[in-house]
Amino acid sequence: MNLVLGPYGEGVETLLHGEFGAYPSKGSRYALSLTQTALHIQRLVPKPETDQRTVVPLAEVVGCHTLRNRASADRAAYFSVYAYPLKKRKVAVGSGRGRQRAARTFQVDGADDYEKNQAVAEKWAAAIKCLVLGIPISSDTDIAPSLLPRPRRLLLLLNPFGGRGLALQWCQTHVLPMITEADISFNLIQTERPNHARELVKGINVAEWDGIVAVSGDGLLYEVLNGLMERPDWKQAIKIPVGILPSGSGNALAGAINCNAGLEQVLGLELLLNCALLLCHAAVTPLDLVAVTTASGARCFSCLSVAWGFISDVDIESEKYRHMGAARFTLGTLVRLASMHTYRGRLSYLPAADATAHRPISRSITVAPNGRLPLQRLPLHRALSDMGLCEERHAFWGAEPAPVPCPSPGSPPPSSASILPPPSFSFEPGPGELPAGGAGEARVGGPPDELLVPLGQPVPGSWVTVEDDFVLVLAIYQSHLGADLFAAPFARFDDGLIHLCFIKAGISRAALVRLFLAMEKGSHFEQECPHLVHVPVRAFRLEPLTRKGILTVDGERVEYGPIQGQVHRGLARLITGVDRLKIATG
Ligand SMILES: Nc1ncnc2c1ncn2[C@@H]1O[C@H](COP(=O)(O)OP(=O)(O)OP(=O)(O)O)[C@@H](O)[C@H]1O
Repeated sequence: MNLVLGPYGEGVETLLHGEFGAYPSKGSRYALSLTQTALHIQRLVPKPETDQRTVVPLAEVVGCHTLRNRASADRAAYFSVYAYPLKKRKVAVGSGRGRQRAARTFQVDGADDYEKNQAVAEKWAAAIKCLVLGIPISSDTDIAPSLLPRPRRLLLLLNPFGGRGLALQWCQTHVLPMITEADISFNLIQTERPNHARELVKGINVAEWDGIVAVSGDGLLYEVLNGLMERPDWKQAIKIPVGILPSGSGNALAGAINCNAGLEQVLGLELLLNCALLLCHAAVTPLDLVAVTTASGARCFSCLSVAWGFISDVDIESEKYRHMGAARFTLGTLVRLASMHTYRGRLSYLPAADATAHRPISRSITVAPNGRLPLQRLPLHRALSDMGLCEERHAFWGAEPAPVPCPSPGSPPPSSASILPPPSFSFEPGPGELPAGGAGEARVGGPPDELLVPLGQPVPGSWVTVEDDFVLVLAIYQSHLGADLFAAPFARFDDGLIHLCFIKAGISRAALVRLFLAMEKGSHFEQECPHLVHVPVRAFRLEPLTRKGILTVDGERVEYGPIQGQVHRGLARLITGVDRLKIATG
């Protein structure tokens, strides 16, 4: 058994070991060892003065392609490993971290003929891809490309107006090249109007796709989930893995996915790159959905939260600061604090008997500014799996003029990638409430809510009812309320719980500010604030007794009035990218 030194000096079993040249070569040679979690690269020639070893964690790798030099005299085969490590922190303030592409190309030249070298390159590429995708292999496995599933096909739905309107630009420059290196085929469709995503997913053949990914804020994913639940075949349809590539202003679910992977809390492009990396790793986790019913009887499925009071007020009122991105919530919070309201209401809930009680406690809609796209459409109507190879061509051309690699026979087939044309669209946000059900519509199917009785009837006797004046009520089921609002640190994707949090009237402005500041780190419960209450529940009902107010479901405004919900454990499936691989936090 071959061993390499692990992070603590311990021996770690190697799955593959080999000595290869590099491209561009410059006469260098390397010893490569592949373990379950990392690629260890040791330079052999020229011999370094000190032991020079590079460890590439597989958690940062998205894919590996084999290449062939067109020059017939070259009997070597090549494989390229594509990684996205975190950049080192720069000294300059605000310089950011983020991930940076780092591709290494190795030259397999141990045999006299190309076929033998190519077989070795294929074996390495297959092993690396298996590990990235979580396909179990060991040193006893006969590693071959046949172990790999066919390339994934993802439907990417992009809201060009989400957040600061950068989704398309970021997707073209960062996401598409990365997922192409991960052998993902995709169709990218830009949404043209609210509810477009919902209509699209109602009409697709789910068997043709391995996942639906919203390149947007949380609002578009909400539409995807509800569109799936509105299908007659919702039971099968809702099992299609869904994912998010955050380009909105709240990005709560992306914040939760990032946190679940053990990554540092980040915003903007850094969060997008983390989520794109996790998407390439494919692992899927069950996701709880909460069936929410409003006064008119409309029913929808929510994956984030129901909010009333301070949080929904800030969310909806800060729409006018949308151009600021995530900072809109900070400004909205300050404005709301200046005129803090309390709301009288009756809150009833079914406590989750078996859930560990936690200490007491406590997202958005897209506006197209003028209907114009921030970007012109780029010429991307081609097979995008060419992209990685083009970059390699650069590497070859740039350094040495002669060889031009082309995909070797075992490289993935070209992606059936396309981008549908951007719409010409103008959207004027209406100030009023959404129609009955707002974020949801009565057509939605799904499992029965066996814990709920109709809104017109009293709640069952086993429920607890609190009537009080509230600053806010928040029924949250994910850890994050926004990418940097770690509101419910104890929440898990599939814990089967609604974390009911509320803040009662009487809290001072200063205490409320302290709570929100602490929420960035998720330490607000540690403040032991007596006005803050948290109860894990299976179902809840909120009956506002104050005549006017704002209610949101997953950050989208719904009709104001009595509202109730119950959790359906693990009903959907979320691409979280974390299975057995642990993402390095750098
Ligand atoms: N082309 C479009 N023009 C206008 N609105 C759209 C378009 N496509 C989708 N929408 C609507 O915009 C809403 C919000 O979009 P999204 O969630 O992507 O962005 P966001 O609100 O900035 O982000 P977050 O929800 O994370 O705060 C969606 O619910 C959808 O109904």
